[in-house]
Amino acid sequence: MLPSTFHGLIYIIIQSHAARAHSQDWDAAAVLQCSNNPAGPLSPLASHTACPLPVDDDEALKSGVWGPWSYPPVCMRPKNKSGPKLCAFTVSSLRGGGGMSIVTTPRVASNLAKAVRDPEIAWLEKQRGSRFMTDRPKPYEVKGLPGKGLGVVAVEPIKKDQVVMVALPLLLQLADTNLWDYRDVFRLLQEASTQLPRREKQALLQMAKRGRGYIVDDIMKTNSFQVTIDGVSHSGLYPEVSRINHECRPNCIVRYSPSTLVVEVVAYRDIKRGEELSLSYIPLNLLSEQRQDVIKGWGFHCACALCRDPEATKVSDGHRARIQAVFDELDAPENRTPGKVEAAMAELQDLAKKEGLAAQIGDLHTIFADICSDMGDSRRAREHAALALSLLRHFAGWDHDRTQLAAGLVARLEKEKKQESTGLESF
Ligand SMILES: C[S@@+](CC[C@H](N)C(=O)[O-])C[C@H]1O[C@@H](n2cnc3c(N)ncnc32)[C@H](O)[C@@H]1O
Repeated sequence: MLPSTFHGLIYIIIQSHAARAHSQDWDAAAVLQCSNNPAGPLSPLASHTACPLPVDDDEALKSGVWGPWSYPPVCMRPKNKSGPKLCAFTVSSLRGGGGMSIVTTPRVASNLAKAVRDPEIAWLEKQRGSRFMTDRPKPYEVKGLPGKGLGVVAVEPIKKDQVVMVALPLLLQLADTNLWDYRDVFRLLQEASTQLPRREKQALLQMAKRGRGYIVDDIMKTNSFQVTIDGVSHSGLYPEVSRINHECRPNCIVRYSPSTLVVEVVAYRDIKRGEELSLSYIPLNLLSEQRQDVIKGWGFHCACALCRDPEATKVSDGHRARIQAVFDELDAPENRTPGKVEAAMAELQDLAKKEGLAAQIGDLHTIFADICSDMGDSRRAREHAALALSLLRHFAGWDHDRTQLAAGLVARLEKEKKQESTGLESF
């Protein structure tokens, strides 16, 4: 989840009078290869992964083409007039479901076009071996909880690794909007919410807020979490996911698929009927003081089970500080020996287990694959990389950026192995 910086400014809503038009088709228009939608085994043709050229407000008026978006984009120039425009794009129905808006640059929007329109995510499901959507009734209910507003509670026992929720975004916003005047950003957020269908607009306005500043900005800062689109950081509002309250030791984690925008909430351990579902809004491995600092930015004081227990917090901080110390020790060249590196990995795995950081062990293996590769231990590097890939596919998501990084590492190490054996043969 994104740490928030609250502007404390009240924005007077200005309804823009952007021309409304019917959704346009971009098949006939010029296209480029989508950077975030590589061809999968079931859609191997380049034409299946083509995206429209980036379109801003002027371009849309000139060409009359702005598909797959339902309306021509509404755009604002950056403060110093150089650099890309920031625009509000809306689809009235995202892959046959509800509407979605995004405030981003025309380039990111064009790379999102395939994900917005493509009703066929079967290739990704085939690759990872499981469906996104399930027909099961929801194993939870959203209800009021003392001191927390609404929350999500299990209505039946939930098994570890069970997919609890599958969600699409309602509103996305480029995370770093410093290039643009904040009033223009608010205008675009307003446009993005106004253009949503009535039901989605109502759902948006019903989200939790802190009651300060411009309402849609407040809603985004209270409820959105960080996702990447085309490798660029965005805040994503997924209404039902955002009803889940924070715990520093959560019982659920979020899995994200950048090529489909699908978010899955997955049980991190067995959950009993009647238990509240929880997510960590912040990285799992922070120390208590760091956690309180980041959570403060969210506008509340964390009083979760871990933070309410000073003894448990002290033990936990000790483990987490030791994790940092092990990494610091690994920086020293004299500690880069196979024995010391493997001992460090074993200690980190033990600490991670004690601290409930299983979701981050994949990243540990990515780091250790790099370390072993640097040390020339290619066999151990390949083993760590393969473990990283399989853990990240499960915990981060099949096509998540962190998983892609591990997949790139596996491919590079395999290539090096082939080159080594070819070299040996020719020798
Ligand atoms: C993303 S929303 C979670 C859902 C929210 N409770 C609702 O009613 O929609 C985040 C807000 O929920 C509340 N919240 C979440 N976790 C909390 C916690 N551990 N302790 C107290 N309040 C919490 C805070 O008000 C926070 O700003």
